[in-house]
Amino acid sequence: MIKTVTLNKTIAEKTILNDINITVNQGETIGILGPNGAGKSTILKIIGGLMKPSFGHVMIDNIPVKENNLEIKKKIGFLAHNSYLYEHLSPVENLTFFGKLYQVNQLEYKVKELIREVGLQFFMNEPVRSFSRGMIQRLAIVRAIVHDPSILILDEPHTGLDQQASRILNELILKKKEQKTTILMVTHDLAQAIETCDRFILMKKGVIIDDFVLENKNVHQLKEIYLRQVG
Ligand SMILES: Nc1ncnc2c1ncn2[C@@H]1O[C@H](COP(=O)(O)OP(=O)(O)OP(=O)(O)O)[C@@H](O)[C@H]1O
Repeated sequence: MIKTVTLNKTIAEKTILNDINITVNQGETIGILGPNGAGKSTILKIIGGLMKPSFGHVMIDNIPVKENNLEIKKKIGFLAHNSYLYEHLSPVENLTFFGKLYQVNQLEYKVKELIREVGLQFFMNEPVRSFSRGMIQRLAIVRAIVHDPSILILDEPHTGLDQQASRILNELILKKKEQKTTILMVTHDLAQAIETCDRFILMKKGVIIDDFVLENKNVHQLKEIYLRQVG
């Protein structure tokens, strides 16, 4: 379970987050929506331990999130704007590097299976620097899950992806959802959000303005709720 308790973030006297209280149960898939600058990425970074709050705290499975806590890091897979991949290394080398950091069992087998799952088997020994944006994103997502995290944090994962790469990404997210992975996804793409998420958090100017469940996959309903409140 993830719990944010009165999270506040101020940068250069500007309020970025204002009293964010969210409780996320294991296995929930949540889309965090809102206009540019609402504070969506900042929430993800604080939950993922990449940024400190100015006030308040985050608990994951009753453990406080602090920087460099390996126990917490093992629970989280983070797909950020930056791929965190080494361009001069191949998919196999990149995944092996991250897998070793997290002490993953049967790593050699796992790495090949993940690469196959995202359709990069013919490029597994090619340096990442020669890859297209879609190929990098496919590899970045498996980099984020190589250690089987129980929480997956995705910051605008569909941005710049072609249809095929988006489909592969959604299939992977849905597979993780079936395995009861908790998923938090920031996105501007409501059609992609409805494909995978059941619960939605709307943000505006650093505040949560709505938090609701939509299980019917009706993108028109989601758009209507979004436009009514966020505009
Ligand atoms: N390191 C920083 N220094 C200064 N301001 C920052 C920093 N990080 C974020 N901000 C500001 O905080 C606000 C919220 O940023 P954040 O990236 O969380 O928004 P967002 O909702 O994810 O937006 P977007 O949809 O554009 O990615 C923005 O006004 C941004 O300019």
